[in-house]
Amino acid sequence: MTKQTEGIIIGLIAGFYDVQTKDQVVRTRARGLFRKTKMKPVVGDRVKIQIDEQGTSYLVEVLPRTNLIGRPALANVDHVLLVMSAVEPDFSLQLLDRYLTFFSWQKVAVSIYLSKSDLIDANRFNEISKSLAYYVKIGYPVYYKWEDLAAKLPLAITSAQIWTLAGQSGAGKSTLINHLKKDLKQKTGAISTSLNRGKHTTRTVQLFKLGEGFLADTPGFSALDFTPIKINELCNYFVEFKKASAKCKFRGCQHLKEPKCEVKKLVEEKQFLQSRYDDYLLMRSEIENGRIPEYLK
Ligand SMILES: Nc1nc2c(ncn2[C@@H]2O[C@H](COP(=O)(O)OP(=O)(O)OP(=O)(O)O)[C@@H](O)[C@H]2O)c(=O)[nH]1
Ligand SMILES: [Zn+2]
Repeated sequence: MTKQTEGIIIGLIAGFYDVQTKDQVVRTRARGLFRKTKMKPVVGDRVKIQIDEQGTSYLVEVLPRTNLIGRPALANVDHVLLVMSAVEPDFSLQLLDRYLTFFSWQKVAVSIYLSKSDLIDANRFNEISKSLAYYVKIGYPVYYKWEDLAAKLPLAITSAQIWTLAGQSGAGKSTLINHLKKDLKQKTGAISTSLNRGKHTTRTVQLFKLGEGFLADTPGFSALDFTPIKINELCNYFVEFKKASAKCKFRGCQHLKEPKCEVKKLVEEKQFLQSRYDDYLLMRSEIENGRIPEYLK
C-alpha cells in the first residue's frame, strides 16, 4: 500500500532530499515531474511524500512557499538572526535599516545580534546600545551576548519555524553558528551529523532541529536587493511608520510632503529616529533609480 505524508526538506544529499516528517527523517527522490515544471525543491520546502510498497520514498509535491531567499536558497524562512558587528566592519544604522526593510518585505521576522562588542570601548558600546534600544521599542529583539542568545533561542523558535542567519561579510555569522553548535552539542550530547560538516565543504544548507523548529547550519546571506520593492509600498516595511500611518490624513500617505502626516510629526518630535526617516528617503531614491550600493552586491 502506498502511504502519503508531509514534511519539511532539511537537506539535499547527492540528488536525494531528506524530509523531516512528524516522527522521522525520510530520504526521498524527486519524481520526474519537477524536472518538467522547473520547480526545483529546495531546503525549507514543505512537501508531500509518497512511500510505495517497496519502501521507496518519493517527493511528489512542493507546497506553496512564503519566500525563497539566500544563497544557497532556503524556502519558507520565518525568522532571521541578523548579525551586526560593532566594528570591523563598523556598526551602521543605515545598513541595519536596509536589512530590516528587506526582511519586512520578505515577511521574515528579525532578531538582532551585536557581535564584536568586545572590541569597542564602553562609550561606543553605550552609543550603539542606545540606538538599538529604539529597535527593541519598535519590536526587534536585540542580543548582546551569544551565550544569552544560545540560552533563549530554543525557546524563541516555535512551531516548526525556520530560522537562518544574515549579516554583512565578516560580521561574525560563521563564528556565531559555531558557538551555537558547540553549545548545543554540550547541552544535548548528541546532535545530528549535519552539524559536523567541515566549513565550506559544500554550497548546500541543512536545517537542524532547535526548539520546536529549525535553524539553518550555514551562514545564510549578506547580499540584498530591495530594488524590486514597489516605491509606494516601501513605507509599509518601516514597521513603526506603517503603524503610525493610520493617523496620517491621507490614505496611502508617503510621508513626504503631505500635510498632517503623523510619521513626519513623530520624527519632528524625536519619537521616531531621524536616521530611520533619512534612510527611508535614501532607499526611496535608490529604488527610483534602480540602483543598489556597490557594497550590498
Ligand atoms: N573579537 C571578536 N571577533 C569576532 C567576533 N565575531 C566574529 N569575530 C571575528 O571576525 C572575523 C569574521 O567572522 P566570521 O564569523 O567569519 O564572519 P562571517 O559573517 O561568517 O563572514 P562571511 O563568511 O564573509 O560572510 C573572524 O576573524 C572572527 O574570528 C566577536 O564577537 N568578537
Ligand atoms: Zn504620512
